[in-house]
Amino acid sequence: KRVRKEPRQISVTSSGEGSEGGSGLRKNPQSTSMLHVAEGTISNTTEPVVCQNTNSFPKSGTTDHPCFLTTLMLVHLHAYVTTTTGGSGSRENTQRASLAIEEVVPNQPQRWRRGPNINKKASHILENQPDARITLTRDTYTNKFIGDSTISFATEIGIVMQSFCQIIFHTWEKVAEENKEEMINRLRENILQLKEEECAKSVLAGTSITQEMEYGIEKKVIKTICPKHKTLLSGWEASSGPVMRKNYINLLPSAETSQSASKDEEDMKSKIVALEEEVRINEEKVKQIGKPLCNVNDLTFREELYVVFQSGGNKGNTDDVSIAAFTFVFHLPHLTLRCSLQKNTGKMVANKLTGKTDVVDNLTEKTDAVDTLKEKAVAIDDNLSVCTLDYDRKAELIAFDETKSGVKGLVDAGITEVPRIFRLPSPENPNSDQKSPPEHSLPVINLEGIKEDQIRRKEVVKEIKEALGSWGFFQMVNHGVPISVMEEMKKGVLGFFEQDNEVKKQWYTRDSSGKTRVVYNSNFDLYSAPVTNWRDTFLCTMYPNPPQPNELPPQCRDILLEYSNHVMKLGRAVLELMSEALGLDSNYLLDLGCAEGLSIGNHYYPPCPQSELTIGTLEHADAGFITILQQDHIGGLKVFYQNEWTDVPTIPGAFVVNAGDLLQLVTNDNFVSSRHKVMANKVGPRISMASFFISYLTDTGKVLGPIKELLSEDNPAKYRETTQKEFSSHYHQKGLTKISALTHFKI
Ligand SMILES: O=C(O)CCC(=O)C(=O)O
Ligand SMILES: [Fe+2]
Repeated sequence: KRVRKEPRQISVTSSGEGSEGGSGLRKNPQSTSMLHVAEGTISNTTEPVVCQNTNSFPKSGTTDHPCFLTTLMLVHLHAYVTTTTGGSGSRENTQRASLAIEEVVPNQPQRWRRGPNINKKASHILENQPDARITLTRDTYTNKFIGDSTISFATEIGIVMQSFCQIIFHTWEKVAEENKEEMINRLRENILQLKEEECAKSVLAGTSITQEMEYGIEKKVIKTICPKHKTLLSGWEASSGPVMRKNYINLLPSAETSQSASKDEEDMKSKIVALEEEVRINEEKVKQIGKPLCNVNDLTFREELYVVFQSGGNKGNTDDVSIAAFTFVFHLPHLTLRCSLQKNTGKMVANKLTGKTDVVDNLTEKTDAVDTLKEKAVAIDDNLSVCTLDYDRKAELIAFDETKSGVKGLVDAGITEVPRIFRLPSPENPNSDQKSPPEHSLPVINLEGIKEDQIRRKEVVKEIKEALGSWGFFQMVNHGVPISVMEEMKKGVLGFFEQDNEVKKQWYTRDSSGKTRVVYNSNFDLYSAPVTNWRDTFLCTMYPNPPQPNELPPQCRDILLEYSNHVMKLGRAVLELMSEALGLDSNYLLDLGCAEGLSIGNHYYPPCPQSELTIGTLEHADAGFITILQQDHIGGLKVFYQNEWTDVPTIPGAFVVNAGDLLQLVTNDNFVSSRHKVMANKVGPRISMASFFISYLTDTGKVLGPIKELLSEDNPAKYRETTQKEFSSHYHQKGLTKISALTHFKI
């Protein structure tokens, strides 16, 4: 079972030939490439992971060489995010990411991976194949090493690394002195080693080496690292940008001092001065932009939004001096999603500086795209949680289904442990999100007097408008349905579930095509859901074609018919109030067909011996127009509001009302269908009756789309047209997940 592990603390240990202790670095005996400087064994004592940088490192390259720094970072298990000036930024470079993963499969050609799956793939490979290597390589298309910037390169690596170890992001200034020194020494040693090897070759070839030749070789070696530069110092400049440049005092200038001062060097020095000035100016600009660009030290890597900013970029192109990028990183239980929004912001930054455009706003406008991607990723992730299990989930689901006795059957049989099909994937246990009591409480609306008293009616309409526009939920009291009817209904539902199991089994079915009026089973989405809910349900379709009494279970036959009449009446009244809340004719939503269909889902949540391990109902939004829910006194229903799970308190005699996806669609988001879930509970059973206003079997023949009267030029339609039937079949196929069925209909 591949469940995301908590980041491991990894220590770097020295190993292998040539190891000199302490450094954790190992020289590759087969190759003389300096790049093996970064090779090291990373282990947490039990699960060794080899990170090896092979000679696919640049032999020639561009001036962008954060790879050196990054390589060393890997060794030290730090990723450095820096704000840089200069360096990459050219258009071609921004096209491709530069990180690839080499998958080493014995007796097979090497396979290379790049692209969005990289993080998932990386963690998978690293977790499952101790010999796997992460290889940093040039992109074959652009032949460039760098993706879009030094920052994203470092971030990219950081993210991959983060899948299996803890990463500390900080800036060069905060690197421990001893590490700095080691990194610098290591670079120098490697350059010198390569130089010696080159010299040795010449000697072997019978050439005697003059000092001048030696300098030449040294320069050449450095050039293999940084083709445009000739000294160790300039090598560092090229490889690590101004952050290193600022620290050049730390560099031991052995290569440099071994050269005679040349014009080149003078030029270089003046360039450095000019660049430093540029850095200073850019830093000023960054300050002026005013937004905290992000404090890298505060990043925690869980659902973290990075705002990185690269000033500088294409030198000589004054319009194109900056790149702003938002990188969203979402760590889901099985995969990591990274979405970047990037922009060449040369002009925008300039405008921002003169107060005309807000770079940040400009980019955040696009975050919808990220939301959509995230939803997709969550869906994939949910599936992964099923397909990466180490047990035969399908077989266990079938076995459970074949008992036809539901969750109640398990509890009746005396189980003391929750079977694994019901277990939530760790660590995302929704039961563990017990927070401090939320400051919000769900509105309770009193419907008394709304027919007679117009002032009261207006007040109620306003309350409904507010509640559905924000919570998507409210409770209502004095709604006119007699308490006795509600109590009878509860008894009838309990009567159904608690009847003789052999008789009840006869109602058990997975055929929801309308063949039977009552669909009783456990988890309508049993075979597609990532986690089985701790509940059983029987769903009765009451409208548009009311059932014959003999189609209904005897325990609740009469009361179901009576109850559904009351609920239909109440639903119609509520839909009238909602129409008014939208500024429309009272009949508007009724005319649209919102009350044509009604199905009642009667749920039974048995007491659960390990309630913290499972869930009563996974988070979801309802499909229909509205849901009118009656719950008993046990509680456990929660609604997601303002980023918090808030309890829906039990109020005797009250109904909970919530907007479903179809209402959100026709109101073009004026009313929202909020996600909700039900916790499993040690006590119980809990009974609830959810009356869904939707016609999911019979097509009403009405095309539904955002209501024209609610649209304007500034507020265009957000959803495409559909029908109740199309929508519900999409919903049904998707099953209960946190992904909204609405995504599919978004324009
Ligand atoms: O049982 C509950 O309280 C809620 C059930 C629910 O959300 C549903 O059936 O859609
Ligand atoms: Fe629901």
